[in-house]
Amino acid sequence: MSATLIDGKATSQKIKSQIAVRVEQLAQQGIVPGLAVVLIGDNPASHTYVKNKKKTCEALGMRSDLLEFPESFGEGELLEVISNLNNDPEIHGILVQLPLPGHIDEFKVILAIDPDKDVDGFHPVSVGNMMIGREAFLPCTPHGIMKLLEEYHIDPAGKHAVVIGRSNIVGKPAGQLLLQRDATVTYCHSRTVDLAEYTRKADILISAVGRAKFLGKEYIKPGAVVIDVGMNRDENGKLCGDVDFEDVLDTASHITPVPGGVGPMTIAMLMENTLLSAERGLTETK
Ligand SMILES: Nc1nc2c(c(=O)[nH]1)N[C@@H](CN(C=O)c1ccc(C(=O)N[C@@H](CCC(=O)O)C(=O)O)cc1)CN2
Ligand SMILES: [Mg+2]
Repeated sequence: MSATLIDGKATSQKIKSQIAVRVEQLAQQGIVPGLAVVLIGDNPASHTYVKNKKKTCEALGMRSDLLEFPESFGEGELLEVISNLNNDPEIHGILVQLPLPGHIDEFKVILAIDPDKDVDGFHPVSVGNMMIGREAFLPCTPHGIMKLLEEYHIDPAGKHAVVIGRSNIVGKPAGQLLLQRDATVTYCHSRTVDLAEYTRKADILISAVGRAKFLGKEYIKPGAVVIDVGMNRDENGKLCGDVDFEDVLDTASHITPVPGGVGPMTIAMLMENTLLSAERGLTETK
């Protein structure tokens, strides 16, 4: 039997429509959620992503300021930009597009963002709050994965979830959020010996490896839910995930496509975090 397609594009549209309604309600109180997106350098993929973020903000009635700087932009200058955004009452969310050029310390930059405006959920305060299950801006890609599972009525409780990848922005938080939903979580990574030994025991498999069509059916437990976070190019330059989609279709029960799976959810969750930040400001000033 062929796996059910987990449609991130449709799910993200649904979430964005709900966000638009809440944005309109805020507008009646004179508040427009504002997102500042900071982009340094010429990475073409980053340019595409930030343009998409700006376009989505505007489509939902939110304000979006795109601040673009050359590759040579200094770390001190960037910290000053962030400080100004921290103090701007019309900006509810600040996002610095990653990766940053090598001469800029990513951690220092993330640390400079006011945690109340950390809509990426990368600041150590956000990460700490997420870890202990307190209210926090959740990182957009892992949060998007959890929303997809919810939309398709896949309850992680009691399931064995295997996460391949241990980055701070996807792998680690994805495992934590699954743990909070009572999954038993195993992390695998580049030094894992006999990866298939683990992945074949996964009821839910999250792959954030970054290798085109790396996971074939021999890695998949029959009936598994497969979430593909990979964003790679195949031998023909076509966008593809970590999973060999066609090969695993008859083994998995559910699968996310690339494109159209996790990616669109990342943007939707960013919009939700920005809206939440604006709504939160309203409650706090009442
Ligand atoms: N500050 C941040 N930097 C980065 C993040 C992030 O969440 N915050 N994540 C990634 C890039 N990213 C958003 O920034 C992102 C990547 C991909 C997509 C997406 O919608 N992908 C589409 C396909 C797009 C294409 O055709 O190229 C899909 O999967 O359908 C959204 C967001 C690293 N940096
Ligand atoms: Mg700070």
